[in-house]
Amino acid sequence: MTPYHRMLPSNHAMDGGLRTSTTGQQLPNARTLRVALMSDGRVHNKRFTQLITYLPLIMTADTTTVHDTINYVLFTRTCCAPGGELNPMCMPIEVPTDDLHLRRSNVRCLNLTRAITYQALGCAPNSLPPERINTSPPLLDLSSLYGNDQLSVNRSRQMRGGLLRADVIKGKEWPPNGNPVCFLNQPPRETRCHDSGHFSINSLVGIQLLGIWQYRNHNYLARILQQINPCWDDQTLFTVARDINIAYYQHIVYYELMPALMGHEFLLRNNIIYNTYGHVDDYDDSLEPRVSIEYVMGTRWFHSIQEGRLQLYSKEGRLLDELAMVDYSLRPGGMMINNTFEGATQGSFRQPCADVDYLVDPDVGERILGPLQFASDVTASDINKGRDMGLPSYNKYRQYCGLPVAKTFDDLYNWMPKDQVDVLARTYEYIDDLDLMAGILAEKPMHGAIMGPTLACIMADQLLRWRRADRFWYENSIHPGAFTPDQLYEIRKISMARIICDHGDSVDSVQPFAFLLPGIRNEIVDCSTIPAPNLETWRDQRCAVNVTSENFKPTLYNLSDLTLDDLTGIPIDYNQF
Ligand code: HEM
Repeated sequence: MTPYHRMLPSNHAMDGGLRTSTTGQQLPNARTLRVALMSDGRVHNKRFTQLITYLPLIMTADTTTVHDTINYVLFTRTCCAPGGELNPMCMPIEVPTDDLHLRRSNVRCLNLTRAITYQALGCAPNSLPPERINTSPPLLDLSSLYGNDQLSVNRSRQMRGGLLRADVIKGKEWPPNGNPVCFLNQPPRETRCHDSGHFSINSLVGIQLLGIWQYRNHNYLARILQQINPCWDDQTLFTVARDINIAYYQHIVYYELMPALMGHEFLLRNNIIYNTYGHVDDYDDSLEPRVSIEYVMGTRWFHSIQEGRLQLYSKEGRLLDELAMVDYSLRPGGMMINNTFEGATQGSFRQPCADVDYLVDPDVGERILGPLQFASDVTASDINKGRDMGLPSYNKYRQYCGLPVAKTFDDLYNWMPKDQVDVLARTYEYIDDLDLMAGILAEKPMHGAIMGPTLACIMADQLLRWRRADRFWYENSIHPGAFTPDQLYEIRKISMARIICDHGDSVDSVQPFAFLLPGIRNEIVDCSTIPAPNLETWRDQRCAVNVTSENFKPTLYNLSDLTLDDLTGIPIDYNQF
């Protein structure tokens, strides 16, 4: 268990309660604010695929914790019952009678609980500001796949050939069946529930897809390594396959996903990525390996670009069906019938994500928990949870990020559309009361990016911490298991498209930049043309067996065809966005 990092000291009410206004009053109702700022609606983005939301989800499952959500979904379901608001764990959200979307329903309250803190468990005195507990290892280390502790890691292993345990169905590997968490499966047809090192592989649709691909990738790597190095034992094969799997993930996040989200130049300027073929030794032992609470609260912004519909496509790109994505959380059994997994795999790189347009998909805004709760509004929760965490006001973060501090609501016109500023001015009494989440949701995207400057600053702060506080970061040369320059060169060829080609169900073609919709300069091509790392560079001369790369690798790629841009980022002009 680790505490979260704080970019700024907390600002709770005197009694450790939710942040209040500058005059000590309650802040505006989170549901009223959400609906005024971002109504329900469904408009598709014109550049980005669903994958742009799926990979950040894996990062969330990897580095933060879900016990607070589990608490109000399963154990504390009574915050809206008479007297519920008196429960110190509760912070229900009132739904006004004139609510734009729920006025004709009888829903007048949304169940929500406060975070479980060190104080709530009696581990810290109440005189200290309440701090939430993180049960996940906070670095980008795929604990979402391998597990949070040694026991879980060992349980998921075959203890042979470096492999993870797996069932083979339709020629593809899946984690073994037998996890009890999939209580939204609908038996008798839906029985599958994957038992990997971490339950999250069964959780949201995006994690189910990417998690399975990463699971398969581990075994794929272990098998190739064993062919090249037959003298390696199980532990060596497992460790090296895991290191490469994590390196692929870190590389795709930093050099493919983040440039698409925040712009290549922004990342280079802030030393989050580097234009180099060599190692980057920027490990800083004074930095604590933690996730900032601002990152976890701020990246809830992705809910606003989350599509509610899960479109299923054929291999030929024909739309086959559309399902409500929120009905498939904790229900991998449903994904495994009627070719849903295959269709969703094709959809992951063909279906657009939702647009950045001050709308929330109706399923995300009204029934995010699917059958688990009649009504719930994740974006209103996002606002309330920020107050529960005692996040200081939006203006304080602007100051932290070196952005001009708004003295009046009029100052926001440079940064937000007029309609959004007008809503904020109508809803809040003082500019310094503005919630961080409200500001982030209202901001216009930065030039060349999908998000505004305050969220970009919060994410950049965390991206720097993740790489610099991690002694085992894949680009680092100063640790015993560090990759050689040749191995690093190979790792830098990996892409989201390659992962989908190698591990997606029924995929034989994909566009090279899978986070971007297929189209001109990003046409769908045969998988054999997508660059792949050559694992020959892991050959251990001590094994001295004559195995050639042709034995295990279907295609060899011509490195001289690759430019530096291919290896370090996406040479695409995001300014059109
Ligand atoms: C259909 C897709 C999604 C569903 C059903 C979903 C559902 C949820 C729910 C129910 C919560 C808990 C809300 C609360 O307790 O207040 C949550 C929190 C969160 N979600 Fe999502 N979400 C989705 C997509 C995403 C995406 C694409 C991201 C991208 C980063 C994301 C990031 C987060 C984060 C960072 C949190 C907070 C976690 C924490 O408090 O530690 N979600 N989500």
